[in-house]
Amino acid sequence: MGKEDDRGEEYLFKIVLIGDSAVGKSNLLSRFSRDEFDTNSKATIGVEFQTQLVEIEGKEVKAQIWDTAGQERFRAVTSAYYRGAFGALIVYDITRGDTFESVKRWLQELNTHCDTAVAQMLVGNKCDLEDIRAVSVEEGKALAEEEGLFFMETSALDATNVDKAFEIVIREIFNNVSRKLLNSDAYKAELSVNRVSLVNNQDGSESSWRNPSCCSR
Ligand SMILES: Nc1nc2c(ncn2[C@@H]2O[C@H](COP(=O)(O)OP(=O)(O)OP(=O)(O)O)[C@@H](O)[C@H]2O)c(=O)[nH]1
Repeated sequence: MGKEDDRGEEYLFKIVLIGDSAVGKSNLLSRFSRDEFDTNSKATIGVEFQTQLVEIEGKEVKAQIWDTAGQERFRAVTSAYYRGAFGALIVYDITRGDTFESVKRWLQELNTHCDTAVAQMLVGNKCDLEDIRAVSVEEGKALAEEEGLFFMETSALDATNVDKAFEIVIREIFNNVSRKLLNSDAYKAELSVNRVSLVNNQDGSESSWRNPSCCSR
């Protein structure tokens, strides 16, 4: 296989972070992409994304992780946020039961805009705050089981399970793509087109990346 063909097998996966305001979405992303945590982080306004390189089975995978505001009034156009997503982390705060109760609503929104094949993980964040825990590990696990999601408790503050959570989702996407689409010439063509789109679009504005299998609405 020539060099050009090898380039055609790079991967770009869009992953979205969703969940109520202040559950820690932005800090999970900054912990994963820059190994940083901000105790005074402000509510996200609009949409941001970061790209992180991960190697899976000797292949370079670019995870483009999108973060938006949990607060309705700061959110950008919903369908554009979900468009082209291969994976999602649905985040709640283990110290706030209301954020756990919102998970079903977030899943409904996700499933309205995305194909069910999107790799999904339920994330109970702030597990460093054991003393003021309001949602048990068992409750988190039970909901994940009921909804068919991966599950993990994380702490963006002390970095517990943060890399692991993202890596499980990225690996699951990789497996989905390998199983369903890797041998499709159309998919490879799509990937090479979108690699160009991304290069032309480094200002954080909406990428024209599209996943042919899902989220095309
Ligand atoms: N103790 C603890 N605090 C955290 C953790 N993750 C985030 N925080 C704090 O929780 C607050 C909200 O974090 P953000 O990352 O801004 O939350 P967000 O979900 O992005 O919020 P929106 O942008 O409003 O949707 C900040 O004060 C963070 O410092 C964590 O794992 N442990």
